[in-house]
Amino acid sequence: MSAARTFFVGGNYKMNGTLDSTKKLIDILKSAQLDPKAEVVVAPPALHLLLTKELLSGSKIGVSAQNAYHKASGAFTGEISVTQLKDAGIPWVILGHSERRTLFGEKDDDVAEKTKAGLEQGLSVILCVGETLAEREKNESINVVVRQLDAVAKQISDWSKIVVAYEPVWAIGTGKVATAEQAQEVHAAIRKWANDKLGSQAGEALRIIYGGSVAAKNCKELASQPDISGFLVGGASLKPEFVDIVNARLIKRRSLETAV
Ligand SMILES: O=C[C@H](O)COP(=O)(O)O
Repeated sequence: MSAARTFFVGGNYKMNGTLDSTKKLIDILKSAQLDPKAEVVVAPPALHLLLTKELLSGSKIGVSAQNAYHKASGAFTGEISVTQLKDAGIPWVILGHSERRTLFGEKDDDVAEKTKAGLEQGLSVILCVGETLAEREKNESINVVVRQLDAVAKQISDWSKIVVAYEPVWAIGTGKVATAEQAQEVHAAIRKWANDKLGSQAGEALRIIYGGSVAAKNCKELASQPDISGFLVGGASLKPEFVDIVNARLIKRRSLETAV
């Protein structure tokens, strides 16, 4: 079942890097031997999107924005719109990242509205959900992600261009990765939600990726969980170890191929 879902690894550079350091990162990726079965997308700051797109032309690696506004144009100082992303040939956008939700006050309905607008422009969306530490301690993790997903499901019915990123807020940038069991438990709950809400075909096809302190040393165990179809990587996407994360499933697959 999970074999049908293409393994997806996103690199979220957040507000990091210079034109020069971004170029160096892309050079590393372009010259690396990446798992040919993995889909890789990098999300540089908005200012570096077009450079990144140009540097990656001719490669299979995709480019994503880290956020976008749902209105097409107008007096929204500092924003870029999903329409402008489409116009610039940027095919992906990350929406609902916890840093947008907690630091910039984005609510579930805002994220839903942006997701709807992004899909209407033909963009693919990396939709982030996840609970805070306080919510986990109150045993609310699954309720929180279901609430966040329900808000989007009220506005859209076709989830085929969405990758859901489960990112527990307490694991982001902290070095405190969710155990494979903790992550799988929430991913399985999201899968159940998707099967119930979208039907089993769309539910089983939905890619649910994990984010939160993913590194070369922990990615293989996480990648072997049945409902984890990849990663959204922050800090480690700025380092050469991102290549090892992209290749998390490659070594296992190669050893299985040699065994038969
Ligand atoms: O978008 C990526 C996540 O926020 C994870 O960040 P991190 O890998 O630095 O913990």
